[in-house]
Amino acid sequence: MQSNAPRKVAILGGTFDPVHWGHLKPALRLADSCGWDVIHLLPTCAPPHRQQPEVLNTHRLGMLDAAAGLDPRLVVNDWELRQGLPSRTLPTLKHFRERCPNATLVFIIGMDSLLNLPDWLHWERLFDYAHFVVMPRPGYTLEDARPEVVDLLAKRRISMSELESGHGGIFLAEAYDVPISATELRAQLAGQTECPEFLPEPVWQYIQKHHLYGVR
Ligand SMILES: Nc1ncnc2c1ncn2[C@@H]1O[C@H](COP(=O)(O)OP(=O)(O)OP(=O)(O)O)[C@@H](O)[C@H]1O
Ligand SMILES: O=C(O)c1ccc[n+]([C@@H]2O[C@H](COP(=O)([O-])O)[C@@H](O)[C@H]2O)c1
Repeated sequence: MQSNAPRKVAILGGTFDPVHWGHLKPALRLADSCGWDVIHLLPTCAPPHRQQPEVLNTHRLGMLDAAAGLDPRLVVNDWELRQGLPSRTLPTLKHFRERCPNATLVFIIGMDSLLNLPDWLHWERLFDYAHFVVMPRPGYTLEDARPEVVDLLAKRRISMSELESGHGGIFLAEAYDVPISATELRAQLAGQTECPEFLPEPVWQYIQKHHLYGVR
């Protein structure tokens, strides 16, 4: 990460067990539209609110490295893994802000994550550091949003052009829907002999090589 150059820096945090096209296609489409210089793929360490990943951290990183070869803007960032703590986004955004003081920071989440945002640690302070961009996700709609999320959007919703500078906004993207989750992919992979539809080929090759998720 460069320290001083003003840049448009996007961060996509996730468990990535495994990384799939539902993460990458909307994020890359957004990078094209918004002119992001870089997308940090940031695997979480022991997410506090969910089951632990099925594969080792080294394999989640290996699969992300394989995916990062697909586009020069994709960079794998192991900062949260190196902290050795349950990952929380607030300290992560503080870290990015310190490392890139002049950058416009954007944190990318899926619609399911937006619906749960009030459960995140000190969630209202996240907006002091970055804009949030929300990727649509099949099966998740604002109709199911809690009152706090409705209020948040009334206060913070911005247009794509307002992502150019500053922080504290939420942009609801219209990227196309990719109907897949890592949970579904893990179930599809057991005994699989061909690359499943929503898995990038280099990630499939990594999975095959290391016999992950029941692939023999
Ligand atoms: N198909 C998808 N479309 C849009 N956003 C997605 C999609 N899949 C995941 N995301 C978003 O990417 C981020 C990281 O997701 P994560 O690594 O947990 O994948 P997942 O498919 O939701 O995994 P799991 O099924 O294991 O819960 C989250 O903000 C999530 O909302
Ligand atoms: O900060 C929090 O409390 C918090 C709670 C839930 C999720 N997050 C972050 O949201 C991102 C997506 O999480 P997940 O569980 O869908 O893989 C990832 O970067 C997590 O660290 C962060």
